[in-house]
Amino acid sequence: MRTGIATVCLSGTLKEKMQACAIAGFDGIEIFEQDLVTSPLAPEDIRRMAADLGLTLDLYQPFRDFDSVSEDLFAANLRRAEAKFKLMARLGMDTILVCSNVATASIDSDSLRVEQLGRLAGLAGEHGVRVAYEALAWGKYVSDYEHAHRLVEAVDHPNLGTCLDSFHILSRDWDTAPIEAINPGKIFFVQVADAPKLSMDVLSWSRHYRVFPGEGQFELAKFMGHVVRAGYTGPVSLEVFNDVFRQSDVERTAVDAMRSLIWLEEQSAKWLDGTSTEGTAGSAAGSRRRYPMELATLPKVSEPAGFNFAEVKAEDTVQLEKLLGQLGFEFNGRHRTKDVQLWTMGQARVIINEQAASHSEPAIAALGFDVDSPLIASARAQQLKAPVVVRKVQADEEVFQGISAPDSTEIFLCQGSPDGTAAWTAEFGQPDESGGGLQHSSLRDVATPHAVIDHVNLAQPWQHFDEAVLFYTSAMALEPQPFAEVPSPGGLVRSQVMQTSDGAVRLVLNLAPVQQARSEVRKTYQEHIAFAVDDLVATARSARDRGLEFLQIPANYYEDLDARFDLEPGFLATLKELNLLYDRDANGEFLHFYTATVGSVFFEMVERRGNYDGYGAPNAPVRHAVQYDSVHRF
Ligand SMILES: O=C(O)c1ccc(O)c(O)c1
Ligand SMILES: [Mg+2]
Repeated sequence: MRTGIATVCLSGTLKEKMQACAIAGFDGIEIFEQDLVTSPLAPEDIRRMAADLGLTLDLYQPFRDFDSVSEDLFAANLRRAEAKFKLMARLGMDTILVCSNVATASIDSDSLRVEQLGRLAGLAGEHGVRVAYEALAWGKYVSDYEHAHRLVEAVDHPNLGTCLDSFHILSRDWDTAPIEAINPGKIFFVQVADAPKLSMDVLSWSRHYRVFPGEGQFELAKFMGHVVRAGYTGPVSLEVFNDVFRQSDVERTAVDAMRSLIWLEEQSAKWLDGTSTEGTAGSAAGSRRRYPMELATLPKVSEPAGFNFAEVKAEDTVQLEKLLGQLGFEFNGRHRTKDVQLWTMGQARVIINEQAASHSEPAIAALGFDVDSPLIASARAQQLKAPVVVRKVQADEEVFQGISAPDSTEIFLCQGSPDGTAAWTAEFGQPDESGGGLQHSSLRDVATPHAVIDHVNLAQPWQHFDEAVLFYTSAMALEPQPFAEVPSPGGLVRSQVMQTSDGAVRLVLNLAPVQQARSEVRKTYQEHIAFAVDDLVATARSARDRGLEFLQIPANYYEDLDARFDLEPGFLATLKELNLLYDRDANGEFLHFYTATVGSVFFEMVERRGNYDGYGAPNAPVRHAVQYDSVHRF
């Protein structure tokens, strides 16, 4: 697949954009007119720079409001077009995008459009230019790709073809199957963009909310599958108008963009294999190879089987040790060679890492996922341009394959074991060794509850939120769930759950308002690790007896709870007494509580009853409000 990207996707000057595209590995770019008009570079310089960077200049765009106009306006439009054709000769470009008229269209006549597009194609032919006609979703008379293509067919000129843009097609819910019937020689260009499903006017949706493939909700693999089956072989080019990307770091956005195309390529191949009429997978892949566009695939990963561990970094570990001990975690000793401690409760493993002096206050630093093959998962992530994390290990220690997530959380790919144990824990010493944390052995008479890491909640800087969704989707095989918006005193927090189909791994990505850096985000919107236990009330009682500081839930909450659920009075009193939160839906019940925060981390204990699959979303605003209050009280 030939990869491309429109300069409008990125921040910076044209020069910076081109450089970032080359670094990210794109084959070519679309030059957006604004970027050229505002550039100090002469067209010849741009041409030379692109050649030197190894980028092809695939599309000049957009040329607006050409068709469906009166004759005198049409004459002016042709003159305007000819000026652009001459400019394109200087740039060494041969394809221009002409979008359907939205503003000056006054005559609704297909025969007039055929005549006017025909005359444009004739002029383009004289200049060696190809015109790719695109139906904008909000075009006045032409808003449907099949309509645009019928006009192209009727003109029947070698210099006129169609531009297919996934946004204009999928935002309007047009059927994509008819793409297959289009003569591939007449598809002059293909643009791809994803988007969240929003109910708003389509122009605003398109201009501000497009995202890279895999970051939204459009069925892009299917769209691309039809394009491939049509026999198209030209560039597949990202055209993403997005307010966040346009002000984010250009090189980073270009890499995010490239990741989305690599992923889309794989997903398209999968879609083609899955819809092949020829029985077995082997012959399905064979049938995909019948199409002229070659689609690269990636090392395969299946969803992770569970969390292997969570790691919290802290310079001063006293508070963390105290908190974990109070929750009922056992100290499992220090590492043989590193300055790290292991704390466990059942199969929930927490590492306290004291090595990272750069983190002055406790913060979530790393997560371990159990995968089938760490080697394959790591190869896949690296092909998806995930940065590798290297940690020093001694010869006899387990080597973890690590990658860095967009918010810089380190993700370690661990070899899962069927019984839920982890071989690396043998590298940790005895619980009673000197220097190891809290002396709480007297509390061991309380049987250690069965526990697992239930979910981890990470605060995301606003400029990396969509990138994070694509990262966990493409590299870690997590599924994005419909996002929620949680009111907090500091603003609306967008909450995106990414999880495996069985819920064994659940990540909650929270997009906090306003703050810039992750460290700032974390101050107000803290992050947490949640552990699931079998008996939350018993866990809470033991924790209280050990002196745990619970997040204090307001009395109003319990009145509201009673109004909504009509709870048994004794049960309601227990919830209130222990600062427990409660939720119930058709699938089951959810009990949970939160600890006070140390640094930017707090812990949550949960109990899932029945098949409850959520996170107590109705309780999230209460937590945010209480935490906000505790941060801003001083
Ligand atoms: O929003 C627009 O005007 C616009 C312009 C050119 C395109 O290719 C497009 O998809 C949208
Ligand atoms: Mg477009």
